[in-house]
Amino acid sequence: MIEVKNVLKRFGKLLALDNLDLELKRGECVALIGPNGCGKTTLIKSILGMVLPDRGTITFNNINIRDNNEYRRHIGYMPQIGRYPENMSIGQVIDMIKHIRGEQATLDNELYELFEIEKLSGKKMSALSGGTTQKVSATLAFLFRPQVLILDEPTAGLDPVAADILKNKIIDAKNGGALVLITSHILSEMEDMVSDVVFMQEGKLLLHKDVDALKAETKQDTVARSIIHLLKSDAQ
Ligand SMILES: Nc1ncnc2c1ncn2[C@@H]1O[C@H](COP(=O)(O)OP(=O)(O)OP(=O)(O)O)[C@@H](O)[C@H]1O
Repeated sequence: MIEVKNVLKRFGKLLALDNLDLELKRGECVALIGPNGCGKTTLIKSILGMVLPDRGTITFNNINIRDNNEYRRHIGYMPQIGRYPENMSIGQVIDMIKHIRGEQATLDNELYELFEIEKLSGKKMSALSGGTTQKVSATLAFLFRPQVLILDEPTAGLDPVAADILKNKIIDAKNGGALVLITSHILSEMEDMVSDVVFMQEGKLLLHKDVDALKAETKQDTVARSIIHLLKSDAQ
């Protein structure tokens, strides 16, 4: 569904993505993990067309994304920090985005309802807490029932109840056949959600494995312990 081939991206002298290859398929929930600054957000933004790689190709359903903007309609994106027009209310932002998309298809209002956004819809974006902004971002990411969800630290700043609602929503999307790409530094949190793990370091892809293979190979019973096991054995 998404194929990243030999992608290289420099920011000045810094090599943020170093000849990266990655294939992502429908129905997978992929944990994209790695230390701060290893290139996770740069990779996500390259897939979204927000960062232009210096070299390499990215295809979405076999079409090079450079030749086609249309693919973006199929992706729901939840950024690490959502930025919205400060003077608009939540309700105005949601209406504006619905208007821009102009879609007739039935919307997925589940998060809107579970996060009780209606009650807050008159609040200005500038007055929102970080957690409420995250709830708005999550609601928008799922609203148009996208085939692909790209979620950058989705539960950061959410209270435990909201984080649980979002986790269940992610599991439902995966079970419904969507491709979910998710970054988080809290490995334990991804345990029930992910089917595959992609580990990056210094712009390179070090590992791409499904969780059962990963656990079997490392003889560990959780994703978190498997990754820690790998990191420790790498350091020795
Ligand atoms: N627009 C930019 N201009 C210059 N350098 C950048 C830019 N965006 C990212 N970088 C650099 O590229 C490297 C990779 O950054 P990136 O945000 O992709 O890392 P990350 O893995 O998402 O980190 P984190 O876990 O902290 O979110 C970092 O060294 C970062 O400082």
